[in-house]
Parts: sequence; structure tokens; C-alpha cells
Amino acid sequence: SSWWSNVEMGPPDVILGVTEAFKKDNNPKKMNLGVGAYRDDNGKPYILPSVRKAEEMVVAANLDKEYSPIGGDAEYCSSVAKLAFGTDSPVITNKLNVTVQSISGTGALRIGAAYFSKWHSKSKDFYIPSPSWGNHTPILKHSGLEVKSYRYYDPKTCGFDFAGAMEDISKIPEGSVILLHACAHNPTGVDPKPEQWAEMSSVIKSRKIFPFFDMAYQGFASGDTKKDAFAVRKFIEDGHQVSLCQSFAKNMGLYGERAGAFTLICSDADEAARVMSQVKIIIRPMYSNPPVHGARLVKTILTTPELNAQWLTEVKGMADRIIGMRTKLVEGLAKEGSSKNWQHVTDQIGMFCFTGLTPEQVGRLTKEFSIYLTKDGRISVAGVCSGNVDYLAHAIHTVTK
Ligand SMILES: Cc1[nH+]cc(COP(=O)(O)O)c(/C=N/[C@@H](CC(=O)O)C(=O)O)c1O
Repeated sequence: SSWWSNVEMGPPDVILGVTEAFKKDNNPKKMNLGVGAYRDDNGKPYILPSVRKAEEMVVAANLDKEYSPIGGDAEYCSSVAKLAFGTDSPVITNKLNVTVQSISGTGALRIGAAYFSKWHSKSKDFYIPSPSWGNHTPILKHSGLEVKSYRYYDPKTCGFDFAGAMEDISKIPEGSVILLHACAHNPTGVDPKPEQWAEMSSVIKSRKIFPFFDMAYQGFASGDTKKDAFAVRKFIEDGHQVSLCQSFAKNMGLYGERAGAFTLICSDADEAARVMSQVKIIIRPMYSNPPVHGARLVKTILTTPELNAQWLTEVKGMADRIIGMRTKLVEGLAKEGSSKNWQHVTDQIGMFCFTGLTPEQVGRLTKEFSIYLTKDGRISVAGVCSGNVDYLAHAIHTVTK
């Protein structure tokens, strides 16, 4: 018999599996609201003009294809750290950040999980929001960490359960790690207000919990990279030694280029050198060194002032289109005569809208209207455009009235 006769069929990925099903559907009105990938108003993937310009510059530079350093290109790393923390942050000016290039946001989480599993001696417990991005749990478990949760989403209001979150956080044992979505929470689209971040920061500090940020949407949530980095910068101002995972998949449209970064904040240059050495020891046997092209595009954009300015207008353009679609969807539902409160659709922010639809209603959207979304009722608003928003409103009204 074969070596692999024991291998059973695994389930399709909760998120990426939706796209597979969508591709098989030949209904011309079909909609893919599953994967969090931006589409323009014609429903097409969008290559940012600033990225195309950067690509021309990189190609014209005739660079070689030698290995990157294990931690990636140093200028790339310093440019993405400045984007996250701010060029005048003491973290940057005192060089307290250990920043390495990662294979996009997922790769940053993998490096982070492996690092904490080996070097964070106080606890192996990671507390993630309930709900969180579907891939957080498997990534953390792959590294031998324990995954626990804290209340985050309130299904009654389709909003942030601040009281519940604070109650749970105040019970998290000292030394545990708390995973925080810096902006555009996935899947709920619900973010704490600045004053709520401030309260979370002080209770996390007083309880000596480690804040581990996942910032996969900087600039993509509000259209303003500084505003979207508020929580990370506030925690640093409050004296937390944060760790940070960054992705350029969404805010630069570099999905398949796999450009990201992982950062740990250290207390001095000597500690930073020791920590960097250990992060490299984790990366080398994982994938040795990162892919060059995506990082070159990011670095070119972030370090060429006019390209950086152009990029900021483009990322704001993406955010604004999504915000506009949220409003159009709510208007469409009103036009359909829905009597439900859809305020949360416009209150929520970023790529996703947590509609509040039940799995049964989600099933009907797919079966009766060829509208594809994850079972938890999350829709990627990026998949909505002026050509299909009324169809979506009609379908949602039909399954919810
Ligand atoms: C919060 C969060 N963190 C990290 C990632 C990883 O992205 P990367 O492409 O590795 O940089 C994603 C991707 N989320 C969307 C795509 C996916 O599931 O892979 C999604 O939720 O649809 C996140 O939503």
C-alpha cells in the first residue's frame, strides 16, 4: 500500500476556501465577499499606481538577485519601523527596535510566535480577541503556545464589548501575552476608541501583560497611517515594550509579494543586539531569508518622498471607497424596506463588516444569490462595488426580513 494511505482529507480553509467555491460558481451575478483583498469599483484587483512606479524604478536599477540578509534588507526594516512608530519616536531615535522582514503578516506572526515560545519565559498563554482572524490560533498553536481568549465583540450591538474586554483583561494572569489588532479588527471591523485604548493600556501595564500587536491594515482603516497606528504609539508612550507584526498585503496591495515585518522593542542597544541574534537564529531554519522583490517595492515607496506622498493618497482612496460602499449598502437596505438597524455597517471600519447574519442566512445568500462570505457573517466590503451593492442589499434584506 502507499506511504500516504493514512492521510485523511482536511477541511478547506475557512477564508481561502470561500474563494475556491466562488470560482466554481458560474452565476454572472456571483460576488466574492470572502477573502480580505481590495477590489476597485469594477470589482478588479488593484495595483496601486505608486507600486507600479516603484516597480519601474526597481527594475531600472538592475539589482542583483543575491540572498537577502536573514533579517531582510536593513533599509527596508528601518523604513517600515518608521512608518509604524513615527520617525521621531524614541524607539527609532534610540534604535530600540529589533525589526526584521517577514513573509508578510502571517510570517511576522510565525516569527513572533516562535520567539515568544522560546524566549518569553513567564507564560506560554496568548490571549486573542473573541473572535479573531481565523489563522491566529493555528499559527500560535504551531509554535506550542496556548491560545485563550478575551471578550471583544458584542453581538447585541455588533460593536465593541469594552466592559467585557476590560473584565477579562483584568483577570489575565501576570506575564501572559495579549494579542491586539492595532486597527481594522478582523473579522468584526470594530475598533476601540482612543480613550478605550488608553484604559486598556493602563490595565495591561498594571497587570504586567505583554502587548503583542498585529497591524495588518495600517492606513487602510481610516486612510491615515498615523491615525491607524494610534494604539501602537500610545502603548509605547505608556512605556510598554510592545511587539508588532506588519503586513503590506492590503495597504500596498502586495498580497502575493509577501512583504511584512516583525518588531520587538528592547530596553537598550546591547539588549537589541542579543535579541536580534536570537530572532535570526529562529528565521534561518524556518525559511533562511526573505524574498527581495516586495521589500524593494515597499522600501522604494517609503523612502522616495513623492512616491510616499502618492501612496498615502492611494491608500486613502482605497479606505474611502470602502467607507462609501458601507454607506451605499445601508442606503440600499433602507430602500429595500428593511426595518432592521444596520448602523453597525457604517460604524465599523476597515476591510470587513461583521453583518450579524446567522450561518443559516449566510448559507441562503450563497445558495440563492451566489454571494460568497465566511460562515460567521463577515463580508469583505472591498468586494462590494456600485455595480453590485444594490444586489447585495436586496439579497441581505431577503434573507433577514
Ligand atoms: C489581522 C490579520 N493579520 C494578518 C493577516 C495576514 O496577512 P498576510 O497576507 O500574511 O500579510 C491577515 C489577513 N487577512 C485576510 C487574508 C487571509 O486570511 O489570509 C483575511 O482575513 O481575509 C489579517 O487579517
